[in-house]
Amino acid sequence: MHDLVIEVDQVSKSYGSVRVVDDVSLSVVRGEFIGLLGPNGAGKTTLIEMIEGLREPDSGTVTVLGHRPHPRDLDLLPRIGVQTQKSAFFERLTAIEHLETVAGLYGRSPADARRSLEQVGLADAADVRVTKVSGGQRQRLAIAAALVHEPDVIFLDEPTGPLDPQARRDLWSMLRRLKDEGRSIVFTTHHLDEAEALCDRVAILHAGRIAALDSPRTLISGAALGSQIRLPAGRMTAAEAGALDGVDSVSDAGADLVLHTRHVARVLAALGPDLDAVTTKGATLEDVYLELIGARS
Ligand SMILES: Nc1ncnc2c1ncn2[C@@H]1O[C@H](COP(=O)(O)OP(=O)(O)OP(=O)(O)O)[C@@H](O)[C@H]1O
Repeated sequence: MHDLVIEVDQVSKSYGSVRVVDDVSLSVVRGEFIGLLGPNGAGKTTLIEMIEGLREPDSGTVTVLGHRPHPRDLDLLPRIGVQTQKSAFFERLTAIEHLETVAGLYGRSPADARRSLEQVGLADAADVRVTKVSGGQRQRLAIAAALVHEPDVIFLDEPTGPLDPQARRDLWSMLRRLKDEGRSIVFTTHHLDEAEALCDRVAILHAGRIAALDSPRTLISGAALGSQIRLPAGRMTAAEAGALDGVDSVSDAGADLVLHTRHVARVLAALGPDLDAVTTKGATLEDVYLELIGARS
């Protein structure tokens, strides 16, 4: 029996006459990592903020760890960690003092503050004033503040937006460790590679509704988008490539010809033994996303 941690049941929210979250239902079990994806304005932040208890749904119910998150539930707060897109800081403090203050609010010790600072790779910036840290460090500090009290459920709204590639990968490793500890994570992202690498399931939102909800692998295989085989443009003409066994279509990518196919092995066999500089690429979550959102726009 799975441990249900979050249950969103037929939740809707409008701003004025515009319904930005429209009849969304979603559940999250213990230890699950869920990604909320969707174009700008799809309703991801509004949805995650309703689950966090920062906004009240117009209709429908949200339950987190058996509690209603809105209005504020003091028993629930120590069990959830929240990083919002615009985080608040104690501006006059250093990074470690900021975290020690947040830790204190949760009845936690300075050792917890130090642990979460190290967890996000910010130990070197411990004594830097919050106003002086870089954009990426500020983001990591916001994430550290969400983790300082070791919450069971972690909400992160575009956590990797301002991070450089190495910091992004470091955060991925940290999030995987948190998941391995049995914590549940709900996050929003525009990085489809990140959602594919991290998430057990993703919800793709479009105009406030869930357009797809499943594991990245299931979404990719279900979409049957096929694969791409690239070969140097001088190797053959587009017409010749299009006539190969198994090729569905051909596109010109400048230095390469791109062969689209659902039968990679057949096309490779038809290309013969010389596969120098030939590369293949299966469909990704980004391909599924673009297909889905493109079809609905
Ligand atoms: N407080 C508010 N008052 C009025 N409209 C709002 C408010 N907050 C958000 N909106 C609007 O609601 C819609 C959904 O916004 P939301 O921030 O939830 O989307 P999102 O998917 O998180 O977008 P993004 O990827 O750009 O962060 C947008 O059209 C936005 O302009």
